[in-house]
Amino acid sequence: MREEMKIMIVGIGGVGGYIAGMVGQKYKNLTLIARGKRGEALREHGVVLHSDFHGEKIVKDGVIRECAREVEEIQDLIFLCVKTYALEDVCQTLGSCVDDHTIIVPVMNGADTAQRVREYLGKGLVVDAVIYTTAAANEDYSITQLGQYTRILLGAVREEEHKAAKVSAGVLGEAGIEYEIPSDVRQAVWEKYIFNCAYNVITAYYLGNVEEIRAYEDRRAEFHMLLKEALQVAKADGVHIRQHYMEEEYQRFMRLSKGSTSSLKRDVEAGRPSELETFGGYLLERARNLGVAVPLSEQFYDGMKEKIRNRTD
Ligand SMILES: NC(=O)C1=CN([C@@H]2O[C@H](COP(=O)(O)OP(=O)(O)OC[C@H]3O[C@@H](n4cnc5c(N)ncnc54)[C@H](OP(=O)(O)O)[C@@H]3O)[C@@H](O)[C@H]2O)C=CC1
Ligand SMILES: CC(C)(CO)C(=O)C(=O)O
Repeated sequence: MREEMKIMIVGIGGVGGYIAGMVGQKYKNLTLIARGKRGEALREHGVVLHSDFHGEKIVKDGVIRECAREVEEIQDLIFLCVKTYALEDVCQTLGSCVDDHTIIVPVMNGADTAQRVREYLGKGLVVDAVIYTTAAANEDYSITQLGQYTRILLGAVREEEHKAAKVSAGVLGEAGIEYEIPSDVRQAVWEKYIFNCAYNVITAYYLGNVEEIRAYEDRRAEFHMLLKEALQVAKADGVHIRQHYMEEEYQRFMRLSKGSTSSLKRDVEAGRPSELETFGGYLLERARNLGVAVPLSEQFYDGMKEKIRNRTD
């Protein structure tokens, strides 16, 4: 019975909090990994989700643990919802809750995230996933999901893992979360990643919301070029990208509602660790290995590193 599945969510920030708030309505065998004050708040008030899309949700059934190392029961399904820079550390804590049948779904950004999980864990069924949403944790550790749209795309190339993607999708669907199983999950992952490589990087570089990027012709042109360079890397890597991707994603950028920005911009602005290595470093490394020139992405990456260094000095 799916409802009896042991489900664990690691990282109860924007994405993990959204998934916990929804999945917890339906699945009671839930373990949430949240540290320090966040863990205390969740123990006291439960997961409190304010969602534009689904309304107000509270989940009080979850068992809260500081670290996955405290969990001795093998889990059926684990959602990893941490930032990409924390992925390796988190995977090292999962040993006692994963066996060969455990499904692990990193609901995170990045082009190589699921592959990294496979390499770090060496066991379990790892699913590639991408989430389209805007969600963030508040100061009181409640979670706000903005806008009338949230969707998770899941899949895997290997047959066994693709079946695991379908099981995970079933769980999400029963919890009221919209999902899709695309025919080419690598395409889905890269199509989001290419956008992130342009949008997250440019908003963080100028520390601006979308309207502050769109207002200047040169910034619009830079956005377009960053998109194009990342697209060229994807193509050189053998990823199939839909035909009118550039035009459609540029139009999406032009239509994003005022005030929209990226997680990278929010993190850099707040002086927190960031996913720059995911949106800049990894792209540059792939470009170098594949012999693709990405001069503007390089310029933005170097500029961002410099800015981050200056802010922390
Ligand atoms: N938020 C969004 O709208 C979107 C996010 N994404 C992607 O989803 C991923 C998650 O992002 P998001 O939810 O925004 O990130 P958040 O920073 O909001 O949440 C991450 C959570 O992980 C926790 N965490 C980190 N390390 C550990 C650990 N070792 N053990 C337990 N908890 C840990 C953090 O807790 P602590 O405070 O203790 O560090 C934090 O609560 C990222 O890859 C992001 O790019 C993709 C699309 C949209
Ligand atoms: C696409 C976008 C900008 C949506 O929030 C995102 O993935 C991020 O902020 O990291």
